[in-house]
Amino acid sequence: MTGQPLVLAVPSKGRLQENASAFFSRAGLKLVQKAGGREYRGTLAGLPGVEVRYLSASEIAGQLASGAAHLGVTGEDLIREMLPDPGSSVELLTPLGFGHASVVVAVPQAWIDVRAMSDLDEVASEMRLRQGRRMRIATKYVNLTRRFFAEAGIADYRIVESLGATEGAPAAGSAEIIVDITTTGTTLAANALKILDDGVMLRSEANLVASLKADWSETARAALRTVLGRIAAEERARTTREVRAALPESGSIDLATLAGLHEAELPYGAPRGADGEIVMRCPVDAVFDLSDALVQAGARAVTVRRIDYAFAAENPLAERLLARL
Ligand SMILES: Nc1ncnc2c1ncn2[C@@H]1O[C@H](COP(=O)(O)OP(=O)(O)OP(=O)(O)O)[C@@H](O)[C@H]1O
Ligand SMILES: O=P(O)(O)OC[C@H]1O[C@H](OP(=O)(O)OP(=O)(O)O)[C@H](O)[C@@H]1O
Ligand SMILES: [Mg+2]
Repeated sequence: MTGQPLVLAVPSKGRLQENASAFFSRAGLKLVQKAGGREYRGTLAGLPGVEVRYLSASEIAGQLASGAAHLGVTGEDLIREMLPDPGSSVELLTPLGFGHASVVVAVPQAWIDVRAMSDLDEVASEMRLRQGRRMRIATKYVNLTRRFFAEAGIADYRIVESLGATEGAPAAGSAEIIVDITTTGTTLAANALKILDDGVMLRSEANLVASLKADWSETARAALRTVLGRIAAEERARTTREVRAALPESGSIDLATLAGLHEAELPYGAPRGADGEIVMRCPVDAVFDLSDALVQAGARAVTVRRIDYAFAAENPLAERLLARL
C-alpha cells in the first residue's frame, strides 16, 4: 500500500493523557510508547500503518490544522481558540466523554452588582470615562474572548495574555477580570472570582479530531478505517445490549414493528423460518421494554447480554471524513 503512515497525535501529559490512553485501549488500540518514556513517539500495537506522536494538547490542535498529523485527541476549547475557521481545516469526529471544561468570563466576587455581560459593559465604559483606561482581561483564550465580547457588543477592554495561573491576575493587579477554563470551579473560588450568569463561552470536552489538510495516502486511509472501525465497535457495544428470543412455534412476531418501537436493529437479519431464534440489538435503556414486548408477543424465551465489540460493514465516522477529503 502506498504513502505515509497515519500520524495519530495524543496528549503527552495532564488529564487528557490518561483518559486518551484508556479510551484507545478499550477500543483494542494499544498505545506503545518507545522505550524510556521520554521518546515522544510510539506505535499502535499490531497496526504498522500508524505512527503515534505524544504532544501537548495545544500542539495537537496546531498539527491537525497544518496537516502534520492526520488524527488527534485534544480539547474543543483549543481547536476553537487556535483555528479561526475550524471547519475548513479539521473535522471534529466525535466527543470522547472526558476532559470536560468550560471556558468562562469570571469577575471578582466583590463586584456584587456585576452579574451579566451587560453589567460588565457598564463597568468597562465607566473605567474608560473615569480612569481613562480600558478594562484588562487576563486570558490565554485571546480569540475566543474577542469573539465573545464582540457578540456582547463590548469593545472597551484590552487583553493581557496569561499562560498560567490566570485566576491570580486580578488579585495581583495585572487585570480586572479573566477568561479561563474551569471544571470544578475550585480555582476560581480560591481566587475570589465568580462566573457571570451569561459568561459561559464554550462547554468543551476532548474530541477525536481529523485533519482535512493532511496527506491522506492509501496507507493512512486504510489505517483510518481500522482505527475508526474499532472505536465504533466499542461504542456500539458499550451503548447497546444483545436481545435473543426464541420465537413462538405458531405464527410469527411482527419484528419490524417491534424493532421500530424500541430503536432496535436485527444485525443478522430476519429469522430464517417461522420459529427459531432471533437476535436483536437495542439501546441499553430500551432492553426491558423490548424484552417485555417480545414475551407478550409470544416469544418462548428472551435473553439479554452485554457484548464486547460490535463491528459492522458501514463505518459512518470514516465515511463522513473521507467524503470531505
Ligand atoms: N480544569 C481544566 N483545566 C484546564 N484544562 C482542562 C480542564 N479540564 C479539561 N481540560 C482540557 O485539557 C486541556 C489541557 O489540559 P491538560 O491540563 O491535560 O494539559 P496541560 O498540559 O495542563 O495544558 P495546560 O498547561 O494548557 O493546562 C484543556 O485545553 C481542556 O481541553
Ligand atoms: O475548575 P478547576 O477544577 O479548579 O480547574 C481549573 C484549573 O485547572 C487548570 O489548571 P492546570 O491545567 O494547571 O491544572 P492541571 O495541572 O490539573 O491540568 C486551569 O488552567 C485552571 O487553573
Ligand atoms: Mg492543565
